[in-house]
Amino acid sequence: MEKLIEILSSDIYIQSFIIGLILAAFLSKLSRRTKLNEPPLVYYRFPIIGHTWSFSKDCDKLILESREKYGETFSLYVFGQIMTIVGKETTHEVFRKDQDFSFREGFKTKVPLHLIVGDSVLDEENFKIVRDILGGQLKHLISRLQKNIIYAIDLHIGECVEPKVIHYPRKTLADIIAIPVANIIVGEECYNNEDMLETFKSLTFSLIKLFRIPPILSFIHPWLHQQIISIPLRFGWNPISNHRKVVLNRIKPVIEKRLYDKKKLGDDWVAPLDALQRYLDDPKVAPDFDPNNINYDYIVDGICRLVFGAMTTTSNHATQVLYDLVERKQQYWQELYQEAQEINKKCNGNELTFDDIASMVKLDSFVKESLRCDSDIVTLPHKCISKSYYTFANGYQVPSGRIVSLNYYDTNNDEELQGQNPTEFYAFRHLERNSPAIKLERNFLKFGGGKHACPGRTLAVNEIKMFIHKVLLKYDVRIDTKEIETKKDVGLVFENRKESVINI
Ligand code: HEM
Repeated sequence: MEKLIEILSSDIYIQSFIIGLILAAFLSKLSRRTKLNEPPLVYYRFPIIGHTWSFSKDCDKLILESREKYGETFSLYVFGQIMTIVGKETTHEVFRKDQDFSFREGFKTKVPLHLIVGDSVLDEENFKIVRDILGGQLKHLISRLQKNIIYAIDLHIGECVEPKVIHYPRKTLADIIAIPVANIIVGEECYNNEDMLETFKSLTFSLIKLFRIPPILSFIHPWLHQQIISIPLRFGWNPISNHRKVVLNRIKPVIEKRLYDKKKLGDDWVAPLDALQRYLDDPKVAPDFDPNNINYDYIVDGICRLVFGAMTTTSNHATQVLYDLVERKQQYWQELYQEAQEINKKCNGNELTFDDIASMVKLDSFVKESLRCDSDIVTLPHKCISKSYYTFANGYQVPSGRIVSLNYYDTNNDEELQGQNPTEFYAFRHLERNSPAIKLERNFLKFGGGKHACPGRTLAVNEIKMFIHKVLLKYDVRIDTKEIETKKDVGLVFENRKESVINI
């Protein structure tokens, strides 16, 4: 390797060749811009580098300034690629035109999940599974969810007769959320094993850290970066092979038992309600229900993909809602506590029903505002998959293959869309509009939009609401002031409420 570097740095011909190659790639990419009525390319000073530095270091400033100067649709040159940014007028056009823009394809350019967890058929399959079980059947799962949330709070926060500091709330929330999510994905029989729960907590991180490598080679061509980072994967290395093993070992005996019971009991057999069973119901995956003929790889990949989509999103947002609540305690805690207490009284100590959770309207609005305010400025890269180019309603055109990202800031800070003081956290703005957290609207983009909007949002919102409801009733929570100066995610102090109204 050292020898190679020595040759490269000493040989003037090789150096000139490499520089020539970079320039040729760069010029050829720019020359492709001229044929279409493209959105304005924001001015940049340094060729090749383009906006890469400011996009990575101070994205908010870059986007705000560009928006002001160039209007709601403009392009940036980042890591060797032109990327188009669209604002509030065009965001929903991108969501709606699913034949022309694909988030799945855009995401693949950042994280090539298809090389790690199976083929893309699973995208569609998982979408249906989540939509059917978690949208359509969630009512039947509320009791299980609730038991598991209570059990998880008890396990990971527990009785706090004396004040108890949770130093890493984000980690504790991942511990808590893993339990109900695993229950619904892999089922009652095997979710509560230590190694399975560990997989639910850490799989996303194992995947993401691989793709934190800065795409330096994209300056020559994004394709080159893709090829280089995927070499180990193509040779069979898999960053989540340990997680795949855990899932396989745990689900195999469960599948065998389910197939055996189904054969033995016939029509009397009641199919469990979870994602695992949905894979087994598919004749392509489990032909003739023969235990020796199951496509285990497919099921394991499907489960790993679901864990990736469901876990970190939900646990991080649950943490954010809790922080928002504790930070705005003076303003909102008492009012939300009263709502929780009224609903608790109505239940008479029994389990919450789906309707009880729906009646937590103030909490719902609080959760929605927390989700709205916790958005990246630019996100959801969609790849243009039109045949050769796409023409937006505003007349601008982008070529096929272009990444189009959405300027969430533009929607989130628009007074017409959000009401008064859009930059401020106002918990009841959605209640006043009678707009529940799972509702997709022009002014709320957290769950995406159109045909591919997040199918797991009902589960996520219900889980977060159930969790916060229990916390409100059981604990008093405050910021651990000792940690404010030292950490980004400060610790939280939990203490049993003096007049605690529930026993969990
Ligand atoms: C607060 C938590 C969550 C947030 C913020 C979130 C957000 C999103 C977003 C923005 C998308 C892309 C939508 C689009 O393309 O327009 C998405 C897709 C998806 N989400 Fe979620 N999600 C959450 C929780 C969940 C949960 C709990 C599950 C499953 C149990 C889930 C499963 C999925 C799936 C399968 C897709 C892919 C849809 C497709 O490609 O067609 N999500 N989510």
